[in-house]
Amino acid sequence: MQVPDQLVIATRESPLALWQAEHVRAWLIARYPGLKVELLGMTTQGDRILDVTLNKIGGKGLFVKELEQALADGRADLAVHSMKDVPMVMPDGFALTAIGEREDPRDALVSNRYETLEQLPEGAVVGTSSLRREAQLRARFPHLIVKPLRGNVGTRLAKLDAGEYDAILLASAGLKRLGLGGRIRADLAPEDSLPAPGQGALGLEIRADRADLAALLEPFNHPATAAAVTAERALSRRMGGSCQIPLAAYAEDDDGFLRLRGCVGLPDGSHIVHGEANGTRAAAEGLGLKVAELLLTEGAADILEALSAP
Ligand SMILES: NCc1[nH]cc(CCC(=O)O)c1CC(=O)O
Repeated sequence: MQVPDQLVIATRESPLALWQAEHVRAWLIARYPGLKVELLGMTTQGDRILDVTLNKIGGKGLFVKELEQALADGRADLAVHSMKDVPMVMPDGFALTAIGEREDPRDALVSNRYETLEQLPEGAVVGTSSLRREAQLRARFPHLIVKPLRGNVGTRLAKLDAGEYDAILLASAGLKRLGLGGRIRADLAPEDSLPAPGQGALGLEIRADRADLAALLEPFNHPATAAAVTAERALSRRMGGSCQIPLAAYAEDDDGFLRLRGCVGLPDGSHIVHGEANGTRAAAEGLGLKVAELLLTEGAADILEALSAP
């Protein structure tokens, strides 16, 4: 294998994105001594537009398009993404070449007053702009009030600390990577808040014609995580795969065997459908489609129709 002298990683400039890019840089340097790795920081449309909830402005693609442009131009060799933010269908000419070992996939409760979801009293204000978190929270705890919350992790914590919310929901992985794990009051069980497809996993994207890089990055791939994320993303893709749908998908790998759980709901929590199935790692894609079909026949089709009505 031909190891180049230098690689450039395209990354967003939020503290979490920079941590993730640095993490991959450190991995590359340890794996290929002598290799130089530079970061190319970029501001994406998703970072610029902060006053509207994501699902209203076009969703996940907003965070990756500029990075893909840098790959297309040859300004960068690879992009590092939170798999949660990567669209379910990759644009032509690009490939997800490796998916790294998953950090904690759960959602977390962060609060300065309450230790658990159960402790939150009637009328307590919970911050999240994720339709997935909102639907599940309102289905389980209809007495709580959900208020939108956007911005990077630090901004969200600052809004909590300013007293705008009684509690907020965030991904554990992001908090832990930033050294903010101490802010977590409770890790939410999958039964309370099933995670998003790909949550907690990092993906490396390259141009599809860079076979040289694919070989170099292959050892970053973590087969158990890659299979789980493949199943989760197949489920999501079958459902139309955008963050305008309150959808969760979470696969656990037990020694090569996957258990995939999924759910789809209405944002107000009035209707929510759960489904699950097991399968082998090798059949991860089919497992995702199978659970999607289960959900659709159990009521998700009606939910999708209600969501797409004008
Ligand atoms: N939507 C933003 C985003 N994308 C990935 C993470 C967390 C890290 C991860 O899931 O890998 C977060 C923050 C959050 O949801 O709290």
